[in-house]
Amino acid sequence: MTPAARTQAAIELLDEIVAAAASGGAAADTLIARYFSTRRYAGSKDRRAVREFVYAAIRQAGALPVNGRAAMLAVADHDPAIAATFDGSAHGPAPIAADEPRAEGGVAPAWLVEALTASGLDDRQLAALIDRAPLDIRINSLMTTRAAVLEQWADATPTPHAPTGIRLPNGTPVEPSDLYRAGLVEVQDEGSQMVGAAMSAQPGEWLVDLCAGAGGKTLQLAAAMGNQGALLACDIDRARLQRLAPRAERAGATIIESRLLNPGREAEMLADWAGKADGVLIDAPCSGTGTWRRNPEARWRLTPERLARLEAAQMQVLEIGAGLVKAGGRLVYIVCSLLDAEGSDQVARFLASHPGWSPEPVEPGIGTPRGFGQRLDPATHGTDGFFVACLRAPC
Ligand SMILES: C[S@@+](CC[C@H](N)C(=O)[O-])C[C@H]1O[C@@H](n2cnc3c(N)ncnc32)[C@H](O)[C@@H]1O
Repeated sequence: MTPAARTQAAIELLDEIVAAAASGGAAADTLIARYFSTRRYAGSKDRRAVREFVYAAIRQAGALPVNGRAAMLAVADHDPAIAATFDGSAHGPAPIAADEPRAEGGVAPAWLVEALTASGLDDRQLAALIDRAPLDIRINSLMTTRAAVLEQWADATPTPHAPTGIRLPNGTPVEPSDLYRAGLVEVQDEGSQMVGAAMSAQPGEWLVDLCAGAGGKTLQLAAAMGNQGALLACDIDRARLQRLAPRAERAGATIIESRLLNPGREAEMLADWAGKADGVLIDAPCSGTGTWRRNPEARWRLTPERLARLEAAQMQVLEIGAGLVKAGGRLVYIVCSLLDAEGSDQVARFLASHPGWSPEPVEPGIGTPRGFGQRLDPATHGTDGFFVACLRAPC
């Protein structure tokens, strides 16, 4: 592809990404993969370059742009080499006309910047939300040690905080590697490993991972438990939960039972665990403001109405989870968001309406204190953004 054709491809892709963000359609990564699956003429260098352009344009645009061309023009304004590709050549974009619209720059839509600022983030922390994320893996302590994996993986370094984490150069193909296929490692951001560790899972315990998704944290808990005890992994999303079984098999995690829940009937379907769990992990559905480094177009999709629905879902899962915890047991609440509305405010509301429950220090001592919990953010900790709180049930 010529440089101009690459710019045009980025514009076409951005058109699809903008439309999908406006209508709740597929994620940018999915759309990029689909786009190239029907364009075999694009070689690996072309794909990489187009992908880079697309993500540069998404990061640059704080709010949803009018179209892909406006998003790429905003990038071209800062990059003369890209501006030069708007040359009207075959397969390239038309020359830039006077007064063409540009995507608005910024970290996020104004209402979200306001909410994040009110949640205590300064300009440096805000800007880091859309940086590039590192590539972290978690070693599976059921099968190996960090030292052994570091020895086998050139250019790997230990992550600074999580004892099970390893950082790899971006773009390292993890999933095709022998270590991944043998179940020795999983892709998991260091921050996610740190908040998962706040469960302090012990061998022999009975634990519930209420919002298990595809089981990233379930596998971490099973490893911390040394495969001893009982671990129930639940979710209302069949497709996500189905991905857990093959991952568990690969990881040699044998104590996991998966249970698909029907929305609205969760407590009924978990009646056999009511009041029995030593601990419940709630990795709640959230806006994902802490993971914009990986999905920067997510900030175009969030609306105040969607946020309000997520807050209601968070209170609901807190309620369901609390009903499963035995007297004196613990509940760990996590969101990968830095908005107080989803983190510290939710925990404060829960504590106010559940007499006898008390907040506990998050162990190991991670992050920055926020309300009744701790927070991790990309600028301060180099991880994705998370809020985590540990709550103790009355005896
Ligand atoms: C942040 S994701 C979980 C990620 C997962 N724990 C991991 O480490 O990869 C939140 C999950 O909560 C699930 N969820 C939403 N409402 C739920 C409910 N009422 N009961 C159980 N799971 C729910 C969603 O389907 C989603 O998979």
